[in-house]
Amino acid sequence: MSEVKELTLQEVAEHNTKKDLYLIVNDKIYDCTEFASEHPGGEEVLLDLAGQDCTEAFDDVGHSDEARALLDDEKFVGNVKRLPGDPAPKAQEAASYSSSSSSSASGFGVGLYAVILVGGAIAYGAYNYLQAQQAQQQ
Ligand code: HEM
Repeated sequence: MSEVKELTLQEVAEHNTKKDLYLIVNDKIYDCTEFASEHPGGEEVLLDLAGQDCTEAFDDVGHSDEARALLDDEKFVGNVKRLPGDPAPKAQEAASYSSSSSSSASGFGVGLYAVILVGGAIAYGAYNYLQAQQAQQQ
């Protein structure tokens, strides 16, 4: 059995032209050079993402099972070899997105408390100041 090839993101990124077009879907690398001109969604979109991870774009379009079936042995080049510091696979990135947005939501909560506290302090100060002014006038 022949071993499955492994390419780093940097190596895949070199295949980013019309004549040499690799795409990554679900951490698998596909040679779409021949297919690009036949793509029902147009050659341009594939060229835009050439050499990159297009898992998200591929899923967003809602490709049919037939489209998924086209990602077969004929196009398959190998698996992505992720090095330390490389971005996470797109599918997992979506998950970390939600956790980072929830942490920014709690950051907003702390900010809100600060606004209420500072606002309250200013209002209290202004109230005291006006009281003092009124006392002076009497
Ligand atoms: C990577 C391999 C890809 C394959 C094998 C592929 C295959 C196909 C196939 C077979 C269709 C016809 C409709 C269907 O069966 O779902 C299609 C449509 C389409 N594809 Fe892809 N696609 C790929 C990547 C992409 C990417 C990265 C995009 C980026 C946005 C994209 C955008 C579209 C669009 C917009 C359509 C709809 C065209 C229309 O209905 O007028 N495709 N694709």
